[in-house]
Amino acid sequence: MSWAIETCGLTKRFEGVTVLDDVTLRVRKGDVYGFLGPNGAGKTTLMRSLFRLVTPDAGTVSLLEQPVRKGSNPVFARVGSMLGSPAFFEGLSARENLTLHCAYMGADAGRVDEALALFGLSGAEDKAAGKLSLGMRQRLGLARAIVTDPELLVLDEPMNGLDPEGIIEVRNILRAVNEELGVTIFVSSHLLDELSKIACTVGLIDRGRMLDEATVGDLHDSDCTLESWYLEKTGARHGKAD
Ligand SMILES: Nc1ncnc2c1ncn2[C@@H]1O[C@H](COP(=O)(O)OP(=O)(O)OP(=O)(O)O)[C@@H](O)[C@H]1O
Repeated sequence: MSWAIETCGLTKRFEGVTVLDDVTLRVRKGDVYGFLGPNGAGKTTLMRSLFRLVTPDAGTVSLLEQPVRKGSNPVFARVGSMLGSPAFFEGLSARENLTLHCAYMGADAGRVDEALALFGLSGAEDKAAGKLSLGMRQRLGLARAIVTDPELLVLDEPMNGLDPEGIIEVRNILRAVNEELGVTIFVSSHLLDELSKIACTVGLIDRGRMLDEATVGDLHDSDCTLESWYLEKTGARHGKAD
């Protein structure tokens, strides 16, 4: 089995508090993996650890079968990400932001207009990033994540700030890049219904520990909704711990 993401024993403490506790997680190449967990469970910390934006206290990370280490990691050029509210060069236009990103990533800028159009930003290409609405910024962040033609997408709550039409559009785009281009997607969200529409595998983290994994197909076959699975697993954990 080849893994797009593999963490082994990933552990992170902030100010003496363990936020990731020995997390071993594997995302199969080609999968759409939905990453779930209550507020403060450690989802963002794990996603940031993949790129060493957070330095783990213990454990290892591999992306696309390349170990991620301190220092330069050429594999990052093969991965697109949106972690939290995207930051831009606010005075530069949407198009300029993406063009600059391609240059920084060493990627061809030939797909900038296509990526903007895909995320419904045609007509706003020349607008300064700082003048875009929240939802448009989110769309621009997603366009930036895919403009370099990545093999893996890591998206932390990508639906935040999108209107219902935007959510449907982004769902369809994520499905298409997975199904048609074979891009692996690792995505966190609190929108369980939405995740159940795009994810093949789901994993649940709580208080820094992986609780369980399942396939959406298996849940469906056993007449279990993602919501009932989530509530059962997190409820059991809280019942035991509290
Ligand atoms: N830089 C930091 N310094 C101290 N504590 C931090 C830092 N970053 C995160 N934490 C703490 O780590 C824990 C996990 O936070 P994280 O953002 O990873 O959770 P999350 O699962 O993404 O939550 P949410 O669903 O609310 O976004 C929280 O208790 C948070 O307060």
